[in-house]
Amino acid sequence: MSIASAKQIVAALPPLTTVVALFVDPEPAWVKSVCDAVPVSLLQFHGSEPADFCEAFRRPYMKAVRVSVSEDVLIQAATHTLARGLLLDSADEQLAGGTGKTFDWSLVPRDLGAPIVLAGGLNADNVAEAVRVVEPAAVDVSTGVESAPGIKDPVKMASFINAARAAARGDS
Ligand SMILES: O=C(O)c1ccccc1N[C@@H]1O[C@H](COP(=O)(O)O)[C@@H](O)[C@H]1O
Repeated sequence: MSIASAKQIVAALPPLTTVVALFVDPEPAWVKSVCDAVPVSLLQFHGSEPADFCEAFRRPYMKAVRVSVSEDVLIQAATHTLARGLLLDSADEQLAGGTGKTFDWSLVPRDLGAPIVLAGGLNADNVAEAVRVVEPAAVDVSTGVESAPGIKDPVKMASFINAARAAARGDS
């Protein structure tokens, strides 16, 4: 996405919306250009960025972890101590994210000490179970609320949010 497109999208958002800028192993200059031009609330690093890289921009950030084994999560939690949260996503050999695939939620360690954002293949049909099993601080979704690749569907988004909120409230 270009900076111009990002600015356009952000300008149309309602007040108090958290603006997340997602990067996968970016050049530092690109992150700086985005942060200088767009009112970003939170950086999401979705590649193999080490902690010192993530911290260099002096912005709140989340570190994504592609989970294959529990140790993946423990290592990233131990190294990215200043992250506002760990975003747990599915591992994939081809894609950095946006895979539409779930991972084995039993691999998520308990009492991690950092807020967990659960991602990976969530949709309106499975998010309630995901919330019950993992008890994350938040959930994230991309392909599960799309009508076609890259096209978000407002009806699917509303269903997803309703299902996630109901589960968080403990509604059966
Ligand atoms: O959505 C993308 O295209 C994307 C590309 C590269 C890295 C991450 C990406 N999205 C993030 O991936 C996870 C899970 O997505 P999905 O629900 O399984 O499609 C989520 O955190 C997105 O923010």
